[in-house]
Amino acid sequence: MPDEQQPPNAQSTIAAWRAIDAAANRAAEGLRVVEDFVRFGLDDRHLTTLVKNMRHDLASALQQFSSETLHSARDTQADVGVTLSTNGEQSRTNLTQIATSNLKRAQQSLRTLEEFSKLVHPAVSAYFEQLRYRSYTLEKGLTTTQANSERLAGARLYVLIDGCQNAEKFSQIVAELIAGGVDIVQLRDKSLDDRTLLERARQLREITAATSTFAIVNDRCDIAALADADGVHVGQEELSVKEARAILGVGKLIGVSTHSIDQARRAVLDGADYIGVGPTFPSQTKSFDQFPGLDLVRQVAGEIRLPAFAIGGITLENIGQVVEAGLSRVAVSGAIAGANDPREAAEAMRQSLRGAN
Ligand SMILES: Cc1ncc(COP(=O)(O)OP(=O)(O)O)c(N)n1
Ligand SMILES: Cc1ncsc1CCOP(=O)(O)O
Ligand SMILES: [Mg+2]
Repeated sequence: MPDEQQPPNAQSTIAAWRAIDAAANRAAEGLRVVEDFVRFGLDDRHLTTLVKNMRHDLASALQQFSSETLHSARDTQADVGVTLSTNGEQSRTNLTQIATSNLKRAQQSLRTLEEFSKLVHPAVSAYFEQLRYRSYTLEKGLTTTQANSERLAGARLYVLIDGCQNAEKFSQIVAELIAGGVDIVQLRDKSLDDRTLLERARQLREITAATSTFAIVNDRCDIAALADADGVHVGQEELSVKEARAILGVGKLIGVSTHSIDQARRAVLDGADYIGVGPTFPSQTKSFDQFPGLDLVRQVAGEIRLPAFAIGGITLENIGQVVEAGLSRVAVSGAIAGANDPREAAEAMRQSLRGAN
């Protein structure tokens, strides 16, 4: 009979149960630390719910094992690993490091659970594998939320402009927006030919390069890449985050439009760097049949910490309602780009976002 068909001997079985017992504790502990990070560190209700559900599902899978068997196999005093620790385990310099190292610890433990349970309780192994994959998705949402909360911490006012009548006028408005305190400028022009669009994108890149204002291209990853823009903004029917990332590479910003809380949650787990949330109010720039409105702004503000920009018909008159609904970031076109004095309009809007959380 080949080796793999022989049942494990008693010694192997005890070793497997000991490994499972230790990994079960490590996985649960690791997930608890991650949950406390997303809850108290990020204050993110969506990610907190995901980790809590994972902990719950882990506990259910572990219930398939008899606790009597686990405890009888346990022999902490004789465990040669108890007193071994690396320098890395002892040093933690920030909250993110605590979260990521504990998530890794949970993932490794899930792998141990998956492998060793194949020996003593094969039916349950696949649950651990599923949990491990869920943890990878969670890791993506957690790390992009944390990184972009920092990277876009100061980004409040986002303005969408078209390519203007000519290059000179375009340069002029970009310069005025920067002077007015605009944090992100998006080139959104659906009618320019590709060569002119690329020219404008390059202009935007050049003018913003020495400033803290980000340059984003709407829809077109190819143009964004060629112009070396800071990123691209994609809608629900356009390239996915994964596809946009494949073109632009890591480090570039990928924004996603969201029109429901489910789309917003999905965008977080897909690894979007920020989301657009709307349409909030009727817009002169684009027409819509449906308005998730301030209800969606409230929902997103209540559970998501990835930078979120309310968009659609936002003006100096109604921006206070957006802030009151919980978002302190807005994306605006008409009320600023169409104003007689875009710089002044931007300054006024920037001012009304200043005190907001
Ligand atoms: C910041 C921001 N949010 C939302 C949108 C809208 O994108 P999309 O839904 O793809 O629609 P178009 O802009 O392509 O017409 C955006 N552009 N920017
Ligand atoms: C592109 C887009 N997507 C949702 S609203 C909108 C237009 C935003 O422009 P405005 O601020 O003029 O309503
Ligand atoms: Mg689009």
